[in-house]
Formats: sequence, C-alpha cells, structure tokens
Amino acid sequence: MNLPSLLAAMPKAELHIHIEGSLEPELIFQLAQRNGVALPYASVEDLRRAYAFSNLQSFLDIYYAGASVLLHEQDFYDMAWAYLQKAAAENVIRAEIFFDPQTHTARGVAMETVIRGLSRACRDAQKIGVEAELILCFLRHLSEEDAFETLEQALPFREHFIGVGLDSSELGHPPEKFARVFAKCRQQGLHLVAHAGEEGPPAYVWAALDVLHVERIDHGVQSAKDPALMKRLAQDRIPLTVCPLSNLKLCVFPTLAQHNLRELLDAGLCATVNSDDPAYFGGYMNANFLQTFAATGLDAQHAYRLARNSFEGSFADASQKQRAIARLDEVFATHVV
Ligand code: HPA
Ligand SMILES: [Zn+2]
Repeated sequence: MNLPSLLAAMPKAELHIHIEGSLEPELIFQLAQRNGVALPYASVEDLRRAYAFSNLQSFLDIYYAGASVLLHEQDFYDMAWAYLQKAAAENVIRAEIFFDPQTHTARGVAMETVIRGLSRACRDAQKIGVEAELILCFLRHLSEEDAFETLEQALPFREHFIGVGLDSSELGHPPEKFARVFAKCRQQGLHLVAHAGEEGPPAYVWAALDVLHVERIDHGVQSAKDPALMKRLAQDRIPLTVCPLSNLKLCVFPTLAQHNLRELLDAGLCATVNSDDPAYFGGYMNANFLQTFAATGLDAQHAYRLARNSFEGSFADASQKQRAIARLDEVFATHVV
C-alpha cells in the first residue's frame, strides 16, 4: 500500500477538533434559513472567500459569527453528526470533541440545548464505528468568573462530558487566569487540557502544566523554542495535539514544509495530528496527514508513531486503547513491508 493510502486507512484518534469549527458554509446557510437568522454574507462562496486569515484572532471573529446560526438541539446534533460521519469515513475511530458553550449561552441558548444535541450525536456515532466524547472549553478572552458560571450551568450534565479545555484568544490571556476554575474541575474528576503555545510563548505551556495541571497541551508547537520544556514534555509523555493545516492557515508557520512536527517527533514527544477547525482550515484528519507528509517527507514509521500517539494520548480506558492499537498494528502488519 502506498503512503497516502496507508495514512487514510490507518485507524486514528482525533483529540483536537472544535465542533463549531466543523460547521461547513453549506450547513451555516442551511441552518440560517431554517432558523431565520440573517447572515452578513450573500452566498456560500461569499462566506468561503472571507476565510483568509492572518492570525488566530482574524479567524476567531468569523468562527464566532458562523456559530450564530445554532439555536436548537437539532442544530447541534446536525453539526456534530456531519463531523462524525466524516470522521468515520476517514478511519477516525475515536474523537474527543471540544465545544464552546459560552459562544451559545451568551446568545440565550440554554446549556442543556447545546449538550443534549451534541451528546446524542456522540451516542449515535457508536453505530458508525466512532467512540466520541465531549470536552467543554472555556473561552479565555472572558473572565474566570464567567468560566465558573459556565461550569455551574454544565455540572447538571456532568455525565455528558469527560473534561474541560481552554481556547480562544491566547495572547494576553495566560493559563494562570483560570487556575481556580481548573482546580475545581480537577476536584470534579474531569480531564484537563488547554490550548497553549499556538501563538503564545513557552511560558504559557509551562503554566498550563504546572498551574492548571493539564494532561495534554493543545497545539504546543511554540514549545520547540525552549529546550528545557521540550525535555519536560518528552520525559512526562505529555501529548501535544498538533494541527498542521490550522497552523498554516493562521500563519503560525509560513509553509507546511517549515512545520516543526518532525522536530517534535524526533525529540521524543507524544505529538499527534488533528484538524482543529476543519471547515475553516481546508481539511479534515486525512487531509492534515496527507498534506503534512507530502510537504515534510515524513514516512510510514512516522505515520505509525502518530496514530499510536493518538491512542496513547487519548482519554480512552486501557482496554479501549489496547483494542485500538491492536487494530493499528494489524493494518501495518498487513500493508507495510
Ligand atoms: O486554534 C484555536 N485556538 C484557539 N481557540 C480556538 N477556537 C477554535 N479553534 C481555536
Ligand atoms: Zn483548537
């Protein structure tokens, strides 16, 4: 089997996908019409043309505007189901899905509406061979008090999500801002992750680890600037959920060939490949793998390592991980000489 076919065929886990970032322009227009929401774009093409980003903030402004069409439980279900069908088709057998409740509750949508819609789609995903779990993200440009309030609203639905994360505008909003709310989440037995080192400095990655006590770092590519941090990440096998096409579209790296994924793997880090916001950044999981491998010359050994890291870095239980890795080994034993 050639490398592109192997990348597509290998079972993998996606650990960094914002469900609101999977909302395709076509579905945005469909939901806008269904819900009577006016959009400041004349057509799907007009909206797609706006997807030219210079940094994280320029993307976030459009991403939050796109989410304004989501009002009812069925809208959240339809968005998640569209993503999960793509995941299944790309041999993503586990997905740990971020959602941004504050983007919706701030518009008067109930927490229950958001969580019930997403959770029902995750449950249905089992029927198409995908284990799907939810991770609630706090928006870091808002206050810690707002995050506490969001957590209070979500705790009645505690069984529907496995962890919490931290996303939105990174620069100027260091992890320390959320120390107390993460401590409370930790007491609740929630898994903890945070975006750090996407545009922000290595100091934000250190703080996510040592102040928030996160188990994974989302993005983390700026860690390569700090040799002591790289050593820490390697020694503790802290997974990094790297998103190459996102980094390209948000100008974190000037070209995909200059992406540092190989450097992270060579340093012994538990790096993984993910899509982040696939509807906005031009590709789902397999496009991320294919384009990154083509641009950087990574090989089948790297492919195995990345897929294995995705299961190792997931929050699946030990037996789920073992089954997933056995399936991965089977694909490589059959197809790689
Ligand atoms: O890449 C991202 N970074 C921060 N916040 C986000 N929200 C969606 N995608 C992102
Ligand atoms: Zn992200």
